[in-house]
Amino acid sequence: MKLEKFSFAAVVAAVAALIVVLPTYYVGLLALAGINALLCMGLAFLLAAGQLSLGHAAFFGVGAYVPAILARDHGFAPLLAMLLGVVACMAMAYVIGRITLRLRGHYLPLATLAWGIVIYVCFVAAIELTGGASGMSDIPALSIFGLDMGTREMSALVWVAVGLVFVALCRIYRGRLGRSARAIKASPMMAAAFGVDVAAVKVKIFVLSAALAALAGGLYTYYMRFVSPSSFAIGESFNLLIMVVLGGFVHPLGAILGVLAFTAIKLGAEYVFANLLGIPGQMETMLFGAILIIALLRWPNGLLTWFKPQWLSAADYREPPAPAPFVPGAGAPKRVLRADEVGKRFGGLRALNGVSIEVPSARITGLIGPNGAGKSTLFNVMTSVLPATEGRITLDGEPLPKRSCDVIMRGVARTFQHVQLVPGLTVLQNVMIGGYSQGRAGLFAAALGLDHEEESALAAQAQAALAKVGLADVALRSVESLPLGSQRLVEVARALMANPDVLLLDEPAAGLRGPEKETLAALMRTLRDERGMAVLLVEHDMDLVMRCVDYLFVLNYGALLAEGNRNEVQKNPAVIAAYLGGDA
Ligand SMILES: Nc1ncnc2c1ncn2[C@@H]1O[C@H](COP(=O)(O)OP(=O)(O)OP(=O)(O)O)[C@@H](O)[C@H]1O
Repeated sequence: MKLEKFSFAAVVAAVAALIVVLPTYYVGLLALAGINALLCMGLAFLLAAGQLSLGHAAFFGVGAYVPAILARDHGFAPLLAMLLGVVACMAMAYVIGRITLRLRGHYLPLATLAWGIVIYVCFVAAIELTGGASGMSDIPALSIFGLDMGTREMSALVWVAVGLVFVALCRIYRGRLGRSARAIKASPMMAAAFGVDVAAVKVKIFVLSAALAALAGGLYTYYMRFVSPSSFAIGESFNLLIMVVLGGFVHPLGAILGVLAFTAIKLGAEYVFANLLGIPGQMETMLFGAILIIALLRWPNGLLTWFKPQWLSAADYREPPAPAPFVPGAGAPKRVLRADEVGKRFGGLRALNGVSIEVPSARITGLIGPNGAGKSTLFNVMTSVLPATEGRITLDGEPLPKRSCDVIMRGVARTFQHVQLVPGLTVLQNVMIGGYSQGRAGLFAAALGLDHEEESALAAQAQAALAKVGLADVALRSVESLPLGSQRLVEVARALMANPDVLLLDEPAAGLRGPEKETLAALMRTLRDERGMAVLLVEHDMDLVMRCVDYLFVLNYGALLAEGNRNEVQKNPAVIAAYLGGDA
């Protein structure tokens, strides 16, 4: 049984039983844990995409205050008021996301921290609207089909919401959006190279997590029927972060585990410190600090450390999927990627100076040169990862798109000099990232499970791409468990997933053993001969280069030193002196 179905059934059964049999006090605790689980699942998805929000309690607060004000003071139906709270939060998150998610490094957490503080101050200061520090009481009860929701009913409703959100998020994590989120966290540059519009995906995930926080806020309002600013202070944002880190954020299950562990530790510590040791005050805070440090050091994936990656990331596949049949691209369009008089400066350093090269279809083009010659810079300029300072990059005579996420749509795929895979995902899932531009499934399709067909087709293609690089039998292994050479081949398979007409390989043979190099060389020839692919190979392994390439460009100090076929270049005195070694 799939992990999420099993977890779902187990949690539903356990929670239903607990809600029926437990005393009201504990049922209330369960409701609060469920509300925190909703908050943490949204926050965890944000963290999975590499975004850190220190002000998430603010969305929780807005989601709580909007229905409180609308239902109590303006006579709105409670459910409608709650819905409007969610919409308001999503709109706020969209605006904040558009502004702050472009920030990098420490700026995003600081911006969200500032947002959390501002909203908290507004809750306290807007006395007319919110009741100020004393809060709002007498909030009407939620009533569904004429049934007034008491503690047990609210607790059941909260956990129904947790169950539905959990299932939807499991699907989203595993699908196209989830993979792109994980890719963004691992390397925004790599994600963009496979067609992910990084800024748009970040905003989408931020809005989703704000919507979940607002939903939690609405449920909190109708459960407590009282709201005050202290529930949404900055300290609450930090508690939520502790729960998420404790549970782990590579799967929605981590958020639920984190909340349950946090609640159990908090209650246990309160009991031990206050009742057994007679120590007053919030001593459990210190305990949380210690637990968090230990957890971060020993279990970077939190409580999810004990779950295998294939359970968490590819639960559909207990066995590798059947590979899609290879269709040789007979009549594949003739393409030519050109750099014309390209220059690139980094401040005062001229990394490229008037370089012109051509990468046409049905040819393996080599690009060699000593360390620091400018090969990777040219590679990055030719895939729009870096803008050229001078000159033009064209594909079939048309300028290459300026955003690297649009380049893949034109049939140009690449690998990276330093391996850029997504740790925690299986090999298969990593390769499926390469198919992002071919997919269409969005957030709702994934949440409703409507992306199944598309995902199955992508998985079959990914398995076929893995077979081409000789890694079909490790599809379900965690990618970081592979040796470096195999990881490079996974990168090649990921690039093949995009079904490119032009393939740029940046030092693919570094770390490969003899047989693996043979596989790579044979693959490049197959792609050239059967698919008519244009291949650009940047490589230091001269043996591989001289066996494979049809035409060579040699760079030195950012300028073209020589070009020609293998024999011409091998005999060129300038190349021998500068690079191949020996006397000119
Ligand atoms: N982002 C950057 N900022 C500043 N300088 C850079 C940057 N990227 C590359 N350089 C410089 O540009 C020059 C060319 O570097 P590049 O990495 O393109 O060389 P390379 O031929 O790929 O070398 P290697 O074979 O060692 O990878 C080097 O002097 C390098 O230090």
